[in-house]
Amino acid sequence: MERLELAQVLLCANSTVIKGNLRATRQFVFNSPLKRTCRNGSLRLRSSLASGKIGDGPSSSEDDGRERKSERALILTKETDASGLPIGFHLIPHSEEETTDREEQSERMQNEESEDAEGEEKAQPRVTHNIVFVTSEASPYSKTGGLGDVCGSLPIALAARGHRVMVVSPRYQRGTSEDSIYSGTVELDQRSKIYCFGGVHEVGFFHEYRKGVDWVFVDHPSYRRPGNPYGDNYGAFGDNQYRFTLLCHTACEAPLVLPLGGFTYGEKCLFLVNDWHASLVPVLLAAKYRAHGVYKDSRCILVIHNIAHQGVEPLITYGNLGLPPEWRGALEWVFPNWARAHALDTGETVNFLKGAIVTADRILTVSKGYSWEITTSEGGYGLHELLSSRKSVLYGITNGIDVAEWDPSSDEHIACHYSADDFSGKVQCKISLQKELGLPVRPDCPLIGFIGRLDYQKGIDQIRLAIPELMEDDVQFIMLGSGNPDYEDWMRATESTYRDKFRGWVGFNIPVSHIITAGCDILLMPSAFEPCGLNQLYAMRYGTIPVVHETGGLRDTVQTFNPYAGGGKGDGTGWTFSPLTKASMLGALRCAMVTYREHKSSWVGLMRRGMTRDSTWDSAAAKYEQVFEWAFIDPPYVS
Ligand SMILES: Nc1ncnc2c1ncn2[C@@H]1O[C@H](COP(=O)(O)OP(=O)(O)O[C@H]2O[C@H](CO)[C@@H](O)[C@H](O)[C@H]2O)[C@@H](O)[C@H]1O
Repeated sequence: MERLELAQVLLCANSTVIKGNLRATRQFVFNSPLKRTCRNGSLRLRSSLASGKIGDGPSSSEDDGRERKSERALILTKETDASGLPIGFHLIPHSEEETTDREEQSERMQNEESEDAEGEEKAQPRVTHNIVFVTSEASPYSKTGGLGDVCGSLPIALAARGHRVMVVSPRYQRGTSEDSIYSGTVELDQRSKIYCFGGVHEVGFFHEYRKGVDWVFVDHPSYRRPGNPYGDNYGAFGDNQYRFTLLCHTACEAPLVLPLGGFTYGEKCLFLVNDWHASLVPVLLAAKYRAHGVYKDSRCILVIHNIAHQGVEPLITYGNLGLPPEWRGALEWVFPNWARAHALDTGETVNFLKGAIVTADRILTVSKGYSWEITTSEGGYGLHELLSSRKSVLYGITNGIDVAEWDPSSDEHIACHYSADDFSGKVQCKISLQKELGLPVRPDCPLIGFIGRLDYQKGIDQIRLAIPELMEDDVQFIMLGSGNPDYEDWMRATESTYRDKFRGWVGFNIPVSHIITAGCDILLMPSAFEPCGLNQLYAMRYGTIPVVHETGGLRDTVQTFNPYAGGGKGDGTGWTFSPLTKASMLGALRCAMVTYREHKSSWVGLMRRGMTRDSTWDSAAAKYEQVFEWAFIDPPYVS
């Protein structure tokens, strides 16, 4: 009863508050028995009331000491009874700060889009959002590759710019000491029931507020098993569709039900969904929530880190996804004849990534080059025509890197610190790496490195082809990677063939990746395709010269050395090669090795330019904000 009265008070104060609550409550009608609806509905109402309003509650509370970021708040403080239940609120007038000068904002962001703006100090945005990242991995909690890096660092950069940012990801429990990475998280007093796969699945939430970001981890038995987020020694997990369907449903609930720091994120939030694992979110927003009046003011941006993985399963699984039957077309995907397994294969599937491409408000990729490549038949992995049809809302923004984690002047993993002003520590790193791996300690011998997933994408086949010829040169080569067992076996065999020149470290080891990045002279990336690539960015920051296949983000970020530019001083940060053949790759490597041996001042110039280029997230984050702005100018793409 008390709660109802409270609702009435808030109704008088601001009608949108209650409207939001009712919407959130009504959402439970979908897919659930009425009894449960009422019970969960009142729970929802309570947590919504705790937040004061759905949609744009204050970014912080006094409870956890966070700074108040906006004057938008309706509630200054909340009163609670002895049990902790909210019984009253002090309201403050609604401020007008949301009315921003869009023209001025847009003009500023347009300017930032210009390449010339790189490196300049960026102003903080005047419009801030409640942003919800949905991702299968986020470093340092979970990482198998670049997705983890981006979702571990971009949220922090956006939070530093004034946004309220939540990251929703599974709470993987492998049963090893690595689980201690979650030791800073606390279990929230909230459980949600998810309706999919023919039943009700209860999920819990863990939370950690770190570096200005609400890290939210979904707890469910299917995330508790040995292996990495997607599979183990026996291959990919067979229930990945189920695990990531759960993630998507839960991520849609999180902004409505979790009173983080005392306040929910609410309905007026911006979802940033990453790759296929999170791709059901925009479909759910359109089909499940908006159809019932919830999330009408939200927007959703799909970020494609790798289009080769799309979340494809047989069409018959559609019925498991917790979506209305009439939305099947959004996910349905029929493979062309040539891609079918056998004569009886009809090629009919559900394709999660396709679902997001046709329902998201905006589509982002991680470099400009890749945003074009995925609209071509060579790079679109079958989705190029769909992506071309949405070209007007498709953008490419080159990833930034975490410059605090990847900093040779303070990196805790490397033998000796150095910087663009004093390179002397780099040779110590090289010597230490050679010693550590039992290679002949030869500071003058060019040392080439490779770090990455052992996957077709990374061009391992080219390295395999080139190694016998390359090993004839005076050179050392170190590879770190894990993945395809064939490639792993090849690395071990190659190490025993070339004991004095080649080392293959099979495994996933983050400290070793730092040590190799610092200790090598050259980093080789012969990727068949590369949406952005982070290792070349890390390499340049460490004065290690990238030699890369001219594709995607590699072409966008590495500029081939030109000794004649700049009045003979030289320009460029590495070497790019094309086409992707053994001959062109060896040609580029030999150019790099000759420059290393015979043109020391050119080499130093290359190192210095790489180390001082701007790879921070700040310039990329400003470009993301431009896209946010555009997404909110238009109505939701599917309403
Ligand atoms: N064995 C190992 N041990 C330790 N660390 C290892 C490792 N193997 C890989 N890593 C690390 O994993 C990350 C790989 O990032 P990349 O961007 O190069 O590739 P990935 O293909 O995973 O990412 C996808 O998403 C990112 C992010 O958008 C895009 O840059 C990229 O092009 C796209 O393919 C780096 O931090 C690297 O150091």
